[in-house]
Amino acid sequence: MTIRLECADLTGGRGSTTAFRNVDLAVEAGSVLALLGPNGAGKTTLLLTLSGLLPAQGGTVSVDGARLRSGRPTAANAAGVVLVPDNRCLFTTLSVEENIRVAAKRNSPKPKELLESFPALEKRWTLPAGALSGGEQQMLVMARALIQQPRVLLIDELSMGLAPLIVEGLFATVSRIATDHKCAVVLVEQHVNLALEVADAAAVLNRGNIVLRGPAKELAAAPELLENAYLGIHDTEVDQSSAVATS
Ligand SMILES: Nc1ncnc2c1ncn2[C@@H]1O[C@H](COP(=O)(O)OP(=O)(O)OP(=O)(O)O)[C@@H](O)[C@H]1O
Repeated sequence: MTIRLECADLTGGRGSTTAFRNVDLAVEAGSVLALLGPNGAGKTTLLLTLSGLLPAQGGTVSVDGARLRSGRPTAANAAGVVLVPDNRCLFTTLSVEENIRVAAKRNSPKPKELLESFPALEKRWTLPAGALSGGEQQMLVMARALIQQPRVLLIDELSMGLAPLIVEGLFATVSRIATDHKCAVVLVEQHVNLALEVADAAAVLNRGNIVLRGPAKELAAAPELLENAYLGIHDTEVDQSSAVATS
């Protein structure tokens, strides 16, 4: 399996403020890395930096071995990096189809083809996005990402404000997308247990530092380690080799 997304010694923040430092991550094609951590840990800032929307303060980001230029979101997107932001950013007065269509690229599939992954959107196809339920809106957000044929999918708190049952369904779709499209997925999530169920590996960010990482199954079986990582009690590495998220 190939390492699809890699960052090395990555440091970033806003302006001269640093939000995360010296982050090394590697995510294989077809695998999901859960990026966990308390509020304000730097998770969103890290995703924005990986997607080029914020310039890095140091270190590198590579997709399939090719280094991305820091702070260039268009170039990152052309290299296959797609960000699913936590605030959905839908055009609420445009229809479901139109919201998907505006994100299409030259070689994208037809919008209707996405119904295979998101069948629940079929009944809503011509409705304005603003009329959808929260869960349906998140499906639409994922469909809009998928039409861009991502190689790297950066997902920020897909579950925000949704019932756990809905989140489970969405995460199952995320897992299928990773496998079927050979995507490297980074999933920022507050629902720790649900995220560990869908992920292959996980890393916990606390105050800008990766304080714990390992295979998702091993972390799910070690709640005390996770708790300590969230509380910032000590730095831990379940398994050094698992800095790589493998499917
Ligand atoms: N627009 C902004 N301008 C300046 N600083 C910001 C901005 N947004 C976030 N920060 C700061 O950057 C740091 C990291 O925040 P970030 O949003 O990346 O954390 P997070 O782990 O995603 O938290 P949450 O789970 O609450 O979204 C925090 O100290 C936060 O206050």
